[in-house]
Amino acid sequence: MTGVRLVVVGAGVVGLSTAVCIAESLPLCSVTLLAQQFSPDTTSDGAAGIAFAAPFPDIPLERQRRWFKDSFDHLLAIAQSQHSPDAGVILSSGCQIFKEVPATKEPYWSDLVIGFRAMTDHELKRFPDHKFGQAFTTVKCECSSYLPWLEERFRKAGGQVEQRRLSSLQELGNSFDLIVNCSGLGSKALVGDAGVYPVRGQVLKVEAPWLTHFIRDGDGKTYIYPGVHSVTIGGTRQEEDWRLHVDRGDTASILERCGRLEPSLKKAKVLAEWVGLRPSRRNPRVERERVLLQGRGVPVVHNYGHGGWGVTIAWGTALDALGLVRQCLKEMPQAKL
Ligand SMILES: Cc1cc2nc3c(=O)[nH]c(=O)nc-3n(C[C@H](O)[C@H](O)[C@H](O)COP(=O)(O)OP(=O)(O)OC[C@H]3O[C@@H](n4cnc5c(N)ncnc54)[C@H](O)[C@@H]3O)c2cc1C
Ligand SMILES: O=C([O-])CC(=O)C(=O)O
Repeated sequence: MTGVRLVVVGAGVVGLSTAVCIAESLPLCSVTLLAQQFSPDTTSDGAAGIAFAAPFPDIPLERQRRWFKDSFDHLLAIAQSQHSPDAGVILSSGCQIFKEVPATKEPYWSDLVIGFRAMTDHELKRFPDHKFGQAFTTVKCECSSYLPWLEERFRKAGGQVEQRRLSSLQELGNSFDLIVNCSGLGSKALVGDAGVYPVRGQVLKVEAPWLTHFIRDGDGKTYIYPGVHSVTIGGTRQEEDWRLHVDRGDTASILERCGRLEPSLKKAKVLAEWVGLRPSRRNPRVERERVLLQGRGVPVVHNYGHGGWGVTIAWGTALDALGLVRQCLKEMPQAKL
Protein backbone atom coordinates (compact mmCIF):
# COMPACT_ATOMS: atom_id res chain seq x y z
CA MET A 1 0.00 0.00 0.00
CA THR A 2 1.51 3.37 -1.02
CA GLY A 3 -0.69 5.55 1.16
CA VAL A 4 -3.45 5.26 3.67
CA ARG A 5 -7.00 5.96 2.45
CA LEU A 6 -8.55 8.36 4.88
CA VAL A 7 -12.08 9.81 4.90
CA VAL A 8 -13.33 12.84 6.84
CA VAL A 9 -17.12 12.76 7.27
CA GLY A 10 -18.70 16.22 7.56
CA ALA A 11 -18.05 19.50 5.74
CA GLY A 12 -19.02 22.03 8.39
CA VAL A 13 -16.35 24.14 10.06
CA VAL A 14 -15.13 21.18 12.15
CA GLY A 15 -14.88 18.72 9.23
CA LEU A 16 -13.25 21.20 6.84
CA SER A 17 -10.75 22.40 9.45
CA THR A 18 -9.86 18.78 10.24
CA ALA A 19 -9.62 17.82 6.56
CA VAL A 20 -7.27 20.76 5.83
CA CYS A 21 -5.04 19.99 8.82
CA ILE A 22 -4.75 16.33 7.75
CA ALA A 23 -4.30 16.91 4.01
CA GLU A 24 -1.64 19.59 4.51
CA SER A 25 0.28 17.62 7.18
CA LEU A 26 0.10 14.11 5.72
CA PRO A 27 0.67 14.51 1.97
CA LEU A 28 1.20 10.78 1.37
CA CYS A 29 -2.30 9.91 2.60
CA SER A 30 -5.23 10.03 0.21
CA VAL A 31 -7.86 12.21 1.92
CA THR A 32 -11.54 12.35 0.93
CA LEU A 33 -14.02 14.80 2.43
CA LEU A 34 -17.46 13.19 2.38
CA ALA A 35 -20.64 14.96 3.47
CA GLN A 36 -24.33 15.20 2.81
CA GLN A 37 -24.24 18.99 2.93
CA PHE A 38 -21.57 21.49 1.95
CA SER A 39 -21.47 25.28 2.22
CA PRO A 40 -23.81 27.18 2.10
CA ASP A 41 -26.11 24.49 3.56
CA THR A 42 -24.36 23.49 6.82
CA THR A 43 -25.13 24.71 10.34
CA SER A 44 -21.73 26.40 10.37
CA ASP A 45 -22.76 28.65 7.46
CA GLY A 46 -25.33 30.56 9.51
CA ALA A 47 -23.32 30.92 12.72
CA ALA A 48 -22.44 34.44 13.80
CA GLY A 49 -18.90 33.09 13.95
CA ILE A 50 -17.66 35.14 16.88
CA ALA A 51 -14.70 33.63 18.74
CA PHE A 52 -16.13 33.27 22.22
CA ALA A 53 -16.81 30.23 24.41
CA ALA A 54 -18.29 28.98 27.66
CA PRO A 55 -16.39 26.16 29.38
CA PHE A 56 -17.35 22.50 28.92
CA PRO A 57 -17.80 20.82 32.31
CA ASP A 58 -15.55 17.75 32.14
CA ILE A 59 -12.64 18.70 29.86
CA PRO A 60 -9.49 19.96 31.62
CA LEU A 61 -9.37 23.73 31.25
CA GLU A 62 -5.80 23.52 29.91
CA ARG A 63 -7.07 21.47 26.95
CA GLN A 64 -9.92 23.94 26.35
CA ARG A 65 -7.44 26.84 26.51
CA ARG A 66 -5.29 25.09 23.91
CA TRP A 67 -8.31 24.59 21.63
CA PHE A 68 -9.22 28.26 22.01
CA LYS A 69 -5.66 29.57 21.62
CA ASP A 70 -4.77 27.43 18.59
CA SER A 71 -8.02 28.49 16.88
CA PHE A 72 -7.77 32.14 17.87
CA ASP A 73 -4.15 32.47 16.72
CA HIS A 74 -5.00 30.74 13.43
CA LEU A 75 -7.99 33.06 12.79
CA LEU A 76 -6.13 36.18 13.96
CA ALA A 77 -3.33 35.46 11.47
CA ILE A 78 -5.92 35.27 8.66
CA ALA A 79 -7.71 38.43 9.86
CA GLN A 80 -4.39 40.29 9.74
CA SER A 81 -3.38 39.01 6.29
CA GLN A 82 -4.32 39.62 2.67
CA HIS A 83 -6.60 36.54 2.94
CA SER A 84 -9.05 38.31 5.27
CA PRO A 85 -11.61 39.43 2.63
CA ASP A 86 -11.72 36.05 0.81
CA ALA A 87 -11.75 34.00 4.02
CA GLY A 88 -14.35 36.25 5.72
CA VAL A 89 -12.31 36.55 8.93
CA ILE A 90 -12.13 39.97 10.61
CA LEU A 91 -11.27 41.54 13.96
CA SER A 92 -14.31 42.45 16.03
CA SER A 93 -14.42 44.67 19.14
CA GLY A 94 -17.28 45.02 21.57
CA CYS A 95 -18.65 44.02 24.93
CA GLN A 96 -20.42 41.36 26.92
CA ILE A 97 -22.78 42.81 29.54
CA PHE A 98 -24.44 41.21 32.57
CA LYS A 99 -27.61 42.02 34.51
CA GLU A 100 -25.97 40.54 37.63
CA VAL A 101 -22.25 40.47 38.36
CA PRO A 102 -21.11 36.96 37.23
CA ALA A 103 -19.32 34.59 39.62
CA THR A 104 -16.39 34.39 37.19
CA LYS A 105 -15.49 37.87 36.05
CA GLU A 106 -12.72 36.69 33.73
CA PRO A 107 -13.46 33.76 31.37
CA TYR A 108 -10.69 31.20 30.83
CA TRP A 109 -9.81 32.83 27.50
CA SER A 110 -9.61 36.42 28.79
CA ASP A 111 -5.82 36.56 28.27
CA LEU A 112 -6.03 34.88 24.85
CA VAL A 113 -8.19 37.55 23.16
CA ILE A 114 -7.03 41.16 22.73
CA GLY A 115 -7.34 43.91 25.33
CA PHE A 116 -9.77 42.18 27.72
CA ARG A 117 -10.88 44.51 30.56
CA ALA A 118 -13.84 45.28 32.80
CA MET A 119 -16.04 48.09 31.46
CA THR A 120 -16.09 51.40 33.31
CA ASP A 121 -19.21 52.74 35.06
CA HIS A 122 -19.32 55.44 32.42
CA GLU A 123 -19.45 52.85 29.61
CA LEU A 124 -22.14 50.87 31.45
CA LYS A 125 -24.45 53.92 31.64
CA ARG A 126 -25.50 53.05 28.07
CA PHE A 127 -27.03 49.82 29.42
CA PRO A 128 -29.17 50.75 32.46
CA ASP A 129 -30.42 47.14 33.00
CA HIS A 130 -26.84 45.83 33.28
CA LYS A 131 -24.45 46.01 36.22
CA PHE A 132 -21.21 44.58 34.85
CA GLY A 133 -19.44 44.33 31.50
CA GLN A 134 -16.36 43.04 29.74
CA ALA A 135 -14.80 44.79 26.75
CA PHE A 136 -12.46 42.97 24.37
CA THR A 137 -11.42 42.44 20.76
CA THR A 138 -11.87 39.00 19.25
CA VAL A 139 -12.23 37.60 15.73
CA LYS A 140 -15.38 37.00 13.69
CA CYS A 141 -15.23 34.17 11.19
CA GLU A 142 -18.00 34.20 8.59
CA CYS A 143 -18.36 30.61 7.49
CA SER A 144 -20.22 31.41 4.24
CA SER A 145 -16.82 32.72 3.02
CA TYR A 146 -14.51 30.72 5.29
CA LEU A 147 -15.81 27.25 4.34
CA PRO A 148 -15.36 27.71 0.55
CA TRP A 149 -11.92 29.20 1.29
CA LEU A 150 -10.98 26.15 3.39
CA GLU A 151 -12.38 23.82 0.74
CA GLU A 152 -10.11 25.39 -1.87
CA ARG A 153 -7.15 24.98 0.50
CA PHE A 154 -8.13 21.32 0.96
CA ARG A 155 -8.32 20.70 -2.82
CA LYS A 156 -4.95 22.43 -3.32
CA ALA A 157 -3.46 20.00 -0.79
CA GLY A 158 -4.68 17.13 -2.99
CA GLY A 159 -7.95 16.40 -1.14
CA GLN A 160 -10.98 14.92 -2.89
CA VAL A 161 -14.60 15.75 -2.25
CA GLU A 162 -17.69 13.55 -2.36
CA GLN A 163 -21.30 14.54 -1.64
CA ARG A 164 -23.26 11.67 -0.14
CA ARG A 165 -25.38 10.86 2.90
CA LEU A 166 -24.20 7.94 5.03
CA SER A 167 -26.70 5.76 6.85
CA SER A 168 -23.94 3.91 8.66
CA LEU A 169 -20.13 3.89 8.93
CA GLN A 170 -20.39 0.31 7.59
CA GLU A 171 -20.75 1.89 4.12
CA LEU A 172 -17.11 3.07 4.38
CA GLY A 173 -15.54 -0.17 5.59
CA ASN A 174 -14.22 -1.43 2.23
CA SER A 175 -13.10 1.89 0.78
CA PHE A 176 -11.11 3.49 3.61
CA ASP A 177 -8.44 2.51 6.17
CA LEU A 178 -9.17 5.32 8.64
CA ILE A 179 -12.35 7.32 9.32
CA VAL A 180 -12.53 10.78 10.90
CA ASN A 181 -16.04 11.53 12.09
CA CYS A 182 -16.95 15.25 12.10
CA SER A 183 -20.66 14.84 11.45
CA GLY A 184 -21.90 17.17 14.20
CA LEU A 185 -25.54 16.53 15.08
CA GLY A 186 -25.49 13.70 12.51
CA SER A 187 -23.40 11.66 14.97
CA LYS A 188 -26.54 10.99 16.98
CA ALA A 189 -27.71 8.57 14.26
CA LEU A 190 -24.43 7.82 12.47
CA VAL A 191 -22.55 6.50 15.51
CA GLY A 192 -25.58 6.07 17.81
CA ASP A 193 -24.46 8.71 20.32
CA ALA A 194 -27.47 9.39 22.58
CA GLY A 195 -25.57 12.24 24.26
CA VAL A 196 -25.85 14.45 21.16
CA TYR A 197 -28.83 16.82 21.03
CA PRO A 198 -29.91 19.96 19.18
CA VAL A 199 -30.01 23.43 20.67
CA ARG A 200 -32.06 25.48 18.22
CA GLY A 201 -30.80 28.95 17.35
CA GLN A 202 -32.63 31.58 15.32
CA VAL A 203 -30.90 34.74 14.06
CA LEU A 204 -31.71 37.64 11.72
CA LYS A 205 -29.33 39.34 9.30
CA VAL A 206 -30.06 43.06 9.22
CA GLU A 207 -28.73 46.07 7.31
CA ALA A 208 -27.21 48.49 9.83
CA PRO A 209 -23.79 49.55 8.50
CA TRP A 210 -23.48 52.22 11.18
CA LEU A 211 -22.98 49.50 13.82
CA THR A 212 -19.36 48.45 14.23
CA HIS A 213 -19.13 47.06 17.79
CA PHE A 214 -20.69 43.83 19.05
CA ILE A 215 -22.91 43.63 22.13
CA ARG A 216 -23.63 40.29 23.81
CA ASP A 217 -25.85 39.79 26.84
CA GLY A 218 -24.18 37.39 29.26
CA ASP A 219 -27.34 35.23 29.27
CA GLY A 220 -26.26 34.08 25.78
CA LYS A 221 -29.69 34.70 24.28
CA THR A 222 -29.38 38.26 23.00
CA TYR A 223 -26.56 39.48 20.80
CA ILE A 224 -25.68 41.95 18.04
CA TYR A 225 -22.68 41.06 15.87
CA PRO A 226 -21.72 43.47 13.06
CA GLY A 227 -20.12 41.58 10.17
CA VAL A 228 -18.70 42.13 6.70
CA HIS A 229 -21.99 42.43 4.77
CA SER A 230 -24.65 42.63 7.48
CA VAL A 231 -25.28 42.56 11.23
CA THR A 232 -26.30 39.25 12.82
CA ILE A 233 -28.79 39.72 15.63
CA GLY A 234 -30.13 36.97 17.84
CA GLY A 235 -30.97 34.73 19.24
CA THR A 236 -32.51 31.68 20.88
CA ARG A 237 -31.14 28.64 22.73
CA GLN A 238 -33.93 26.02 22.64
CA GLU A 239 -32.79 22.61 23.84
CA GLU A 240 -34.05 19.45 22.08
CA ASP A 241 -35.99 21.62 19.60
CA TRP A 242 -35.58 20.17 16.09
CA ARG A 243 -37.66 22.82 14.24
CA LEU A 244 -35.69 24.24 11.32
CA HIS A 245 -38.31 26.78 10.21
CA VAL A 246 -38.33 30.44 11.23
CA ASP A 247 -40.61 31.12 14.22
CA ARG A 248 -42.45 34.45 13.94
CA GLY A 249 -42.60 34.74 17.73
CA ASP A 250 -38.82 34.32 17.93
CA THR A 251 -38.33 36.99 15.23
CA ALA A 252 -40.45 39.48 17.18
CA SER A 253 -38.66 38.64 20.42
CA ILE A 254 -35.18 39.04 18.84
CA LEU A 255 -36.11 42.43 17.35
CA GLU A 256 -37.53 43.58 20.66
CA ARG A 257 -34.58 42.39 22.82
CA CYS A 258 -31.89 43.67 20.44
CA GLY A 259 -33.76 46.97 19.96
CA ARG A 260 -33.66 47.48 23.73
CA LEU A 261 -29.85 47.08 23.75
CA GLU A 262 -29.30 49.12 20.59
CA PRO A 263 -32.32 51.39 19.80
CA SER A 264 -30.97 52.36 16.35
CA LEU A 265 -31.73 48.79 15.22
CA LYS A 266 -35.39 49.82 14.93
CA LYS A 267 -34.32 51.58 11.69
CA ALA A 268 -32.53 48.50 10.29
CA LYS A 269 -33.93 46.51 7.37
CA VAL A 270 -34.24 42.75 7.92
CA LEU A 271 -32.34 41.02 5.09
CA ALA A 272 -32.73 37.37 6.09
CA GLU A 273 -33.85 35.04 8.86
CA TRP A 274 -32.08 31.78 9.64
CA VAL A 275 -32.39 28.80 11.98
CA GLY A 276 -29.65 26.33 12.86
CA LEU A 277 -29.35 23.41 15.28
CA ARG A 278 -26.23 23.56 17.45
CA PRO A 279 -24.65 20.07 17.63
CA SER A 280 -24.61 19.95 21.43
CA ARG A 281 -23.18 17.42 23.86
CA ARG A 282 -22.09 17.72 27.48
CA ASN A 283 -18.50 17.80 26.17
CA PRO A 284 -17.22 17.61 22.59
CA ARG A 285 -15.99 14.14 21.68
CA VAL A 286 -12.39 14.30 20.44
CA GLU A 287 -11.06 10.76 20.83
CA ARG A 288 -10.33 7.60 18.90
CA GLU A 289 -11.73 4.10 18.90
CA ARG A 290 -11.59 0.98 16.75
CA VAL A 291 -14.82 -0.09 15.07
CA LEU A 292 -15.59 -3.43 13.42
CA LEU A 293 -16.64 -2.66 9.84
CA GLN A 294 -17.47 -5.57 7.55
CA GLY A 295 -15.29 -7.87 9.63
CA ARG A 296 -12.31 -5.46 9.69
CA GLY A 297 -11.17 -3.38 12.69
CA VAL A 298 -11.03 0.19 11.38
CA PRO A 299 -9.70 3.13 13.44
CA VAL A 300 -12.20 5.98 13.86
CA VAL A 301 -11.20 9.43 15.15
CA HIS A 302 -14.20 11.38 16.44
CA ASN A 303 -14.39 15.18 16.46
CA TYR A 304 -17.95 16.39 17.09
CA GLY A 305 -20.33 17.91 19.65
CA HIS A 306 -19.02 21.49 19.75
CA GLY A 307 -22.44 23.00 20.62
CA GLY A 308 -22.49 26.79 20.37
CA TRP A 309 -18.71 27.19 20.11
CA GLY A 310 -17.73 25.21 17.00
CA VAL A 311 -16.36 28.12 14.98
CA THR A 312 -14.37 29.25 18.03
CA ILE A 313 -12.57 25.97 18.72
CA ALA A 314 -12.69 24.13 15.36
CA TRP A 315 -9.02 24.64 14.46
CA GLY A 316 -7.83 23.61 17.93
CA THR A 317 -9.87 20.41 17.97
CA ALA A 318 -8.80 19.73 14.36
CA LEU A 319 -5.15 19.78 15.51
CA ASP A 320 -6.04 17.34 18.30
CA ALA A 321 -7.80 15.11 15.75
CA LEU A 322 -4.69 15.26 13.54
CA GLY A 323 -2.63 14.08 16.54
CA LEU A 324 -5.03 11.14 17.01
CA VAL A 325 -4.81 10.30 13.29
CA ARG A 326 -0.99 10.22 13.58
CA GLN A 327 -1.30 7.80 16.53
CA CYS A 328 -3.56 5.51 14.47
CA LEU A 329 -1.13 5.61 11.53
CA LYS A 330 1.79 4.61 13.78
CA GLU A 331 -0.14 1.46 14.58
CA MET A 332 -0.54 0.61 10.87
CA PRO A 333 2.78 -1.05 9.92
CA GLN A 334 2.14 -0.57 6.20
CA ALA A 335 1.50 3.17 6.42
CA LYS A 336 4.00 5.50 4.73
CA LEU A 337 3.65 9.04 6.09
C1 LIG B 1 -27.70 30.66 15.62
C2 LIG B 1 -26.32 30.11 15.82
C3 LIG B 1 -25.26 30.98 16.04
C4 LIG B 1 -23.99 30.48 16.28
N1 LIG B 1 -22.98 31.35 16.50
C5 LIG B 1 -21.73 30.89 16.79
C6 LIG B 1 -20.68 31.78 17.06
O1 LIG B 1 -20.84 33.01 17.05
N2 LIG B 1 -19.45 31.26 17.38
C7 LIG B 1 -19.23 29.90 17.40
O2 LIG B 1 -18.11 29.48 17.69
N3 LIG B 1 -20.22 29.03 17.13
C8 LIG B 1 -21.47 29.49 16.84
N4 LIG B 1 -22.48 28.61 16.60
C9 LIG B 1 -22.22 27.17 16.72
C10 LIG B 1 -21.63 26.59 15.42
O3 LIG B 1 -22.49 26.88 14.35
C11 LIG B 1 -21.44 25.08 15.56
O4 LIG B 1 -20.73 24.75 16.73
C12 LIG B 1 -20.65 24.56 14.35
O5 LIG B 1 -21.26 24.98 13.16
C13 LIG B 1 -20.53 23.05 14.38
O6 LIG B 1 -19.80 22.67 13.25
P1 LIG B 1 -19.80 21.15 12.75
O7 LIG B 1 -18.85 21.13 11.59
O8 LIG B 1 -19.58 20.25 13.89
O9 LIG B 1 -21.31 20.88 12.27
P2 LIG B 1 -22.11 21.25 10.95
O10 LIG B 1 -21.80 22.59 10.43
O11 LIG B 1 -23.54 20.95 11.27
O12 LIG B 1 -21.59 20.19 9.89
C14 LIG B 1 -21.91 18.82 9.99
C15 LIG B 1 -21.52 18.14 8.68
O13 LIG B 1 -21.73 16.74 8.81
C16 LIG B 1 -22.47 16.26 7.70
N5 LIG B 1 -23.21 15.06 8.08
C17 LIG B 1 -23.96 14.86 9.19
N6 LIG B 1 -24.49 13.64 9.16
C18 LIG B 1 -24.07 13.05 8.01
C19 LIG B 1 -24.29 11.78 7.39
N7 LIG B 1 -25.06 10.86 7.98
N8 LIG B 1 -23.72 11.52 6.19
C20 LIG B 1 -22.94 12.45 5.58
N9 LIG B 1 -22.70 13.68 6.11
C21 LIG B 1 -23.26 13.96 7.31
C22 LIG B 1 -23.36 17.45 7.35
O14 LIG B 1 -23.93 17.31 6.05
C23 LIG B 1 -22.35 18.59 7.48
O15 LIG B 1 -21.56 18.66 6.33
C24 LIG B 1 -23.77 29.08 16.30
C25 LIG B 1 -24.82 28.21 16.03
C26 LIG B 1 -26.08 28.70 15.78
C27 LIG B 1 -27.20 27.75 15.48
O1 LIG C 1 -23.59 32.79 21.93
C1 LIG C 1 -23.16 33.59 21.09
O2 LIG C 1 -22.73 34.72 21.35
C2 LIG C 1 -23.13 33.19 19.65
C3 LIG C 1 -23.09 31.75 19.61
O3 LIG C 1 -22.03 31.17 19.76
C4 LIG C 1 -24.33 31.00 19.46
O4 LIG C 1 -25.39 31.58 19.30
O5 LIG C 1 -24.23 29.77 19.52
